[in-house]
Amino acid sequence: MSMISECAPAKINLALHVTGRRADGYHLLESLVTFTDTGDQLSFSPASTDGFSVSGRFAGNVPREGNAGGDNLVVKARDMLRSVLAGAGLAAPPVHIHLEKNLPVASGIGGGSADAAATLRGVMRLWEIPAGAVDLPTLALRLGADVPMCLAGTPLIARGIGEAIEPLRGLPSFAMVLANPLQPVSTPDVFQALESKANAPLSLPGELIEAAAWIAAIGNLRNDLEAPASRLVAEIAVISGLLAGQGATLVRMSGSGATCFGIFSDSAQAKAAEAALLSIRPDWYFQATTTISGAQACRA
Ligand SMILES: C[C@@](CO)(OP(=O)(O)O)[C@H](O)COP(=O)(O)OP(=O)(O)OC[C@H]1O[C@@H](n2ccc(N)nc2=O)[C@H](O)[C@@H]1O
Ligand SMILES: Nc1ncnc2c1ncn2[C@@H]1O[C@H](COP(=O)(O)OP(=O)(O)O)[C@@H](O)[C@H]1O
Repeated sequence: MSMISECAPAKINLALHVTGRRADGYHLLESLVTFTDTGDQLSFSPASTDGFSVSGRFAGNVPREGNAGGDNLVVKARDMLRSVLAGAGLAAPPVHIHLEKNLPVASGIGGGSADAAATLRGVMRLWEIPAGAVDLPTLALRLGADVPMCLAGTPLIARGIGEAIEPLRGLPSFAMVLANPLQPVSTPDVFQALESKANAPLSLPGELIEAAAWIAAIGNLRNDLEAPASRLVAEIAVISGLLAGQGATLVRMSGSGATCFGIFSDSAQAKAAEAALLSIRPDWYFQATTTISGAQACRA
């Protein structure tokens, strides 16, 4: 088997309502999630020993411990899947994994979770494991609350701690700019700073067809983590203001931040906003992108 490629798109929490807390401290969420058509890129090649290499703009921010990759979620995903396969008597030979890290790290767009999900998909293909042989969503949840949704990779509503996934038909594609002040944010710190843990659930009108109606409905929803994250990172308010200043019809923070997204009327407007924002703050991250509609894979 020759080299296999998988892409790991950014996860966008178009809305994120925190509705309660479990006994173990994890928060109960209701989140409207979509994915971009670009992101990190991974490749998987047969090798004589396991290997892990990283390139790309954010390679330096990726955790690595020695050549094997240490506590990187890519390496954890490979090793966890291998041990499950060993229990079932299935072969999982050595693999070299290369990660092109294009997404900012610890930024609320689930790059690490997307890399873990792409690794599960990639090594399953490389090792030619039949789809039903492993319970991948359960394995994914052991890697992180966001990994099952990244494995699903389609527009969805996530509930529970993120693992109860309901695919969402009809969500349109949006032209978007992702904006990040390159201040990593710790997800546990943001949850801890959240004052009210029991907030109103997510609710969408039944009949939404036009993109404008979807944007209006999403505008009525919230990200409950935006206020606590903004108290921890002052630049979140600044970068939201910059997106709004470029004419975004909706601006919100994704996940636990600090990445904010702006929805624009079309890709040309998003590209123009990206260029304008980069000229204002060349040291920050601005990326024009498009979100998927339906179960569309991103470009590998
Ligand atoms: C907030 C969200 C929204 O999609 O996204 P990100 O900001 O990470 O992208 C996710 O819930 C993050 O999922 P993920 O980043 O996989 O979280 P995990 O590694 O499982 O958990 C990290 C820590 O976050 C807190 N945590 C996470 C998920 C959750 N539903 N409740 C929590 O309280 C816990 O303190 C946990 O120890
Ligand atoms: N492949 C990876 N890419 C990014 N972060 C990783 C990766 N593997 C492990 N991590 C760790 O996971 C944490 C969360 O990263 P990430 O998924 O980028 O952010 P978020 O959970 O805010 O969306 C980081 O603090 C980082 O140390």
